[in-house]
Amino acid sequence: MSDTTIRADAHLPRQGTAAGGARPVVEVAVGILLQPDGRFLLTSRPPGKVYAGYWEFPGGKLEPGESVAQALARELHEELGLRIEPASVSRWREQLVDYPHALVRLHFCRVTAWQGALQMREGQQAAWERLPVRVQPVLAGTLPVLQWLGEEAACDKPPT
Ligand SMILES: Nc1nc2c([nH]c(=O)n2[C@@H]2O[C@H](COP(=O)(O)OP(=O)(O)OP(=O)(O)O)[C@@H](O)[C@H]2O)c(=O)[nH]1
Repeated sequence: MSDTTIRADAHLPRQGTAAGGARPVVEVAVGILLQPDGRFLLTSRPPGKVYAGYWEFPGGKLEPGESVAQALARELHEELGLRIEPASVSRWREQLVDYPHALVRLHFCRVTAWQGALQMREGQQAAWERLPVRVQPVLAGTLPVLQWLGEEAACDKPPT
């Protein structure tokens, strides 16, 4: 777990903070679908959703009783028509993000195998990207992943 909470759009008021109560944390499963050549899948947030048009890794909120892997498998199927096996999912990192609309804990998972052809079932767009990404704007809670992937790629390079 990263020990820093990202505060997105810090100038905007926070929803759900009335009466001084603790803000509930929304658990979110996020998939980093990696091709053998290093490309990864980004999708745009569908019209009508908060931060519509921003690019993110595919995924969504956990439903009651679901594990991260189960939620990810359900979301990838619902949103993109892809099937993944639990064995091809590995939990990677977590990040807490304080958005005006919600406080979310992102559970990032690496996914190396899937079945099916991409279907844009929610009117979103998809792009197989490598660093630096061409698509813009990228969601605040997605940016750290790009940094982590960049750090990994730098570590994998042989010394010059
Ligand atoms: N899937 C995904 N969500 C992310 C990423 N980064 C990030 O901050 N999030 C946040 O995690 C939450 C994902 O929830 P979601 O997409 O299922 O739900 P939503 O808020 O759009 O609402 P809804 O599905 O209830 O209509 C959103 O608040 C979104 O801003 C990311 O890379 N992928």
